[in-house]
Amino acid sequence: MWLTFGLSSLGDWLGLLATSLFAAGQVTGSTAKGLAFGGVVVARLLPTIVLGPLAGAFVDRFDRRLTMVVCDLIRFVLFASIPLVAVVGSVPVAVVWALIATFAIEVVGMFWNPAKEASVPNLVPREQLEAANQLSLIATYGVTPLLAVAIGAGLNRFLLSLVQDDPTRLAINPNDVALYLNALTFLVAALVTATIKEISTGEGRLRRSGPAGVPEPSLPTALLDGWKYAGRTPLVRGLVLGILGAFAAGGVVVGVGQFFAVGLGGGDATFYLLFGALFVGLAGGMAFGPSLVRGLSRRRWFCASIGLSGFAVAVLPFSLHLTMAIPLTVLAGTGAGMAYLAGTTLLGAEVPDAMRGRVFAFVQSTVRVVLLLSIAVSSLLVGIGGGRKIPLGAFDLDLSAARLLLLVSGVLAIVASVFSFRAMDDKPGVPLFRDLYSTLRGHSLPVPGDRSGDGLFIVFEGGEGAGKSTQARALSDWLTARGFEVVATREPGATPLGRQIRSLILDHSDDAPSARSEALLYAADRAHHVATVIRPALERGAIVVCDRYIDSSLAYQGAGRDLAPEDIEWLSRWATAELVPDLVILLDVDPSIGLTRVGDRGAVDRLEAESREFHERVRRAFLDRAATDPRRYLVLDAGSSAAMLSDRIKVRVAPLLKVRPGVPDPESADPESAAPGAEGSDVSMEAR
Ligand SMILES: Nc1ncnc2c1ncn2[C@@H]1O[C@H](COP(=O)(O)OP(=O)(O)OP(=O)(O)O)[C@@H](O)[C@H]1O
Ligand SMILES: Cc1cn([C@H]2C[C@H](O)[C@@H](COP(=O)(O)O)O2)c(=O)[nH]c1=O
Repeated sequence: MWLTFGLSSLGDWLGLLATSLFAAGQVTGSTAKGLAFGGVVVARLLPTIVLGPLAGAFVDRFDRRLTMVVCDLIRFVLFASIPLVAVVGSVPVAVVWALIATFAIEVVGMFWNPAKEASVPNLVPREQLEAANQLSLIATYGVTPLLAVAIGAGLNRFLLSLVQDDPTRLAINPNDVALYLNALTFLVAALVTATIKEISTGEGRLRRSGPAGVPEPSLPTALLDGWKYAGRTPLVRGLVLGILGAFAAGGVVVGVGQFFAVGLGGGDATFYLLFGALFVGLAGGMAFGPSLVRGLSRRRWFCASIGLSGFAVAVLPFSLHLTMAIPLTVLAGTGAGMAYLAGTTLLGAEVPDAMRGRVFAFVQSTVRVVLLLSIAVSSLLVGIGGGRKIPLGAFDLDLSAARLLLLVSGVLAIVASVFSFRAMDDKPGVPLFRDLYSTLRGHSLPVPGDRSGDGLFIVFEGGEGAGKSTQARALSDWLTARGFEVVATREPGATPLGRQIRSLILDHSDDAPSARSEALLYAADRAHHVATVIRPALERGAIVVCDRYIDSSLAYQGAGRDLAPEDIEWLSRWATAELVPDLVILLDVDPSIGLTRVGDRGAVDRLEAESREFHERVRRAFLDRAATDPRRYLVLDAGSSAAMLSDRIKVRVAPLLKVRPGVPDPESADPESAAPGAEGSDVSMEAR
């Protein structure tokens, strides 16, 4: 599948190079060659502006697989027709046809691209979307352009070698061969795409067979809906703004690159070096960015990447020498590559399928327009602006319009990143730079609960029969004995409403809830529990000790039931209005031990009766979750004795307790509670 998409991308790049060279090759004189070459490039960009948005609305309404297959077939015919027309027609006809065909190819690409982008999220599980986008973007912007150049040059060399390097003896022009080869890539892509049935799925197609009597919106209405959606959704607004800012800055770098290279004392070779550095950074950002930032919120990563790119572009004009300009250019490319990957993944994951085609088309077309404009305007301004040199000892500082433009565009990209951040940040209250620093060291900072009052929220988590109730009771008794107000509670079923929900979920019944309704029922119980029991208690300053919370949903519904963990996390965050525990005590137990303990207790409920594999997945998910934030988790081996576990827990909880008037200091009051040698530890795995 990725090979097919890559093949179409290769066709795209090879096609642009081959057609531009073909058009330039048909005429003589540098002005005519330049016009023919430039004409092809303009012909490739023009349809985007006119047709891009319409194509998105089309893609959301029609079968995406069919759209992609038809597009590839049309491109096959068009590319093959370019050299064929040259064989039968005159030179002007061949050039005009090359322009018309190129225009038509771009129009077709306008439909293929959003169809592909909108299909990817339906083809891979959500958690693999980023990796899939990574592969696709590296193929599109890293491998295939280079491959296109290599194939073009290699073909030329190969054909010339057949005629002892005498071009006049060539029976066929190498560019013609490249075009035929290119046409073939589209034919193969069409045939393979036709076999990938999953591309057709998605709400866009399902909607057509949706509720009877609901009329389908017309194309203009669908288009308008797409724009309205982009305008009123903060995430999409932030993404579009950020992407445009980054591309505008990138356009300026390209537009002023040649003048900047001259300012650095170089020439064309310096320009190519800078250009190459930008692409090295781009590919590096896409390839290594995700493993660098790991757990960082993807929204924050996106904004920070644009900020990084803007910063590098803003500092670039202060380069005195190429050795300084190259690393900065790589950095600018790295930021842009990471931003593009994060932006594409966010759009794929968070924009509903029915809207995705339009949103992708909207982003792609505005990006192209902004890129084109920024290249054109900056190269014009830099030509008009000129510059002068200021002697600085060993170096001359070139104070030119090129440097000024770089500075301005870098600053603009930083401003765009700030606006994007404001529009889409999903961790309000958590300082960005601290979060970044913490993430680079291994774990991102948790979102603090919106808490008034100074209570303490402690949660026990773990598999069946791990001993959560036993330990929660022991801790509550210990705290109560020390004069604290303790609210001992549990999920599901701590409230009258919750008890009804608990029986709906856990009782054996012929009408057992489906995975999604089960997740919603747990979330409903939690929302009510937090609103009516936990939050009021915390506001009073009480200590809440809760048997199970959000992590149970992530482990049982996310890993056990195989629902997307991001969905469960979002649902839980929404249900609790972001209330995060101060401490999570995870009692880790082998499911066979826990389930035996539970079985000894009597009849098992619906979830306890799930398979051994289910409970193994649950256990792993709990441990994975704890590993992301070791400071907030205490992981204990629940195979140890209850008394030993209890001691460990007291040692961990004691430093969190606030000394109140009339309440004995918990750290000094109960010497028998503290296990020797374990005080104050931030340990992530104890009692093993
Ligand atoms: N550390 C321990 N070692 C051995 N048995 C234990 C230990 N802790 C608890 N038990 C026993 O295991 C059984 C289950 O304990 P408990 O109800 O506390 O577990 P739980 O994790 O709350 O179970 P559930 O998943 O059903 O909520 C009880 O019979 C309890 O006495
Ligand atoms: C909160 C929560 C719980 N579960 C599961 C886990 C257990 O099998 C039961 C609760 O039983 P317990 O004896 O009270 O521990 O429900 C879940 O699947 N998802 C959740 O969010």
